[in-house]
Amino acid sequence: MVAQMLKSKGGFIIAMKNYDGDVQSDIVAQGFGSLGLMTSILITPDGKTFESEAAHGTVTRHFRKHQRGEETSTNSIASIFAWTRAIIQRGKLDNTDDVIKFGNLLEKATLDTVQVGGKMTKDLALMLGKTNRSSYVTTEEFIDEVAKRLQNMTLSSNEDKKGVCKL
Ligand SMILES: NC(=O)C1=CN([C@@H]2O[C@H](COP(=O)(O)OP(=O)(O)OC[C@H]3O[C@@H](n4cnc5c(N)ncnc54)[C@H](OP(=O)(O)O)[C@@H]3O)[C@@H](O)[C@H]2O)C=CC1
Ligand SMILES: O=C(O)CCC(=O)C(=O)O
Repeated sequence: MVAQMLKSKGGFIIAMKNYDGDVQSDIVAQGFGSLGLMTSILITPDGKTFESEAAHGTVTRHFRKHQRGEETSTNSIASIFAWTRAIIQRGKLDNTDDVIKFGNLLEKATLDTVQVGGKMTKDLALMLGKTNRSSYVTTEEFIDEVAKRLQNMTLSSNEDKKGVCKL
């Protein structure tokens, strides 16, 4: 079943028991690039109770490197999306459009950092066959790049709003 999931382009849902879902989703995430790309969401049928988290663990091996003062390659995309999905859900529950827009903007800033800016952590660079040190950024550098992009997007969206007000 995992092999089929890895070969396919998705578009289906599989119900699994806890252990199977845990192990198989990790394999699929790694098969598509990195555990650092997978966010997990739990939602009750009434949509009111919601939990989102990065599906990977505490990445202890990287934390030990950080403690030794070495640079780390932890990809924060899954954690960022855990936050954005929670922020967007909060916005939906409260009917606060600006909160939803902020969540969407941060997701776009994160994806654009990789897809447009070509900035990525080592896990993704290796997947592209790039091994040179210059082809990837550290955990902190990646977050800085996302923050910069988000700030630029927020500024230009505020400019747009000003334009609308002037009209
Ligand atoms: N959802 C949960 O609550 C989970 C909790 N855990 C807990 O986390 C702790 C550590 O577990 P462990 O087995 O090391 O599993 P982890 O998922 O924390 O890490 C396993 C390996 O996967 C790669 N990896 C995971 N996340 C990322 C990321 N964001 N960016 C880049 N690479 C990543 C790293 O590989 P490499 O070292 O090759 O770079 C890492 O060493 C344990 O206490 C475990 O019980 C584990 C899994 C899920
Ligand atoms: O502790 C583990 O190894 C797995 C835990 C896990 O994946 C989870 O809590 O979702």
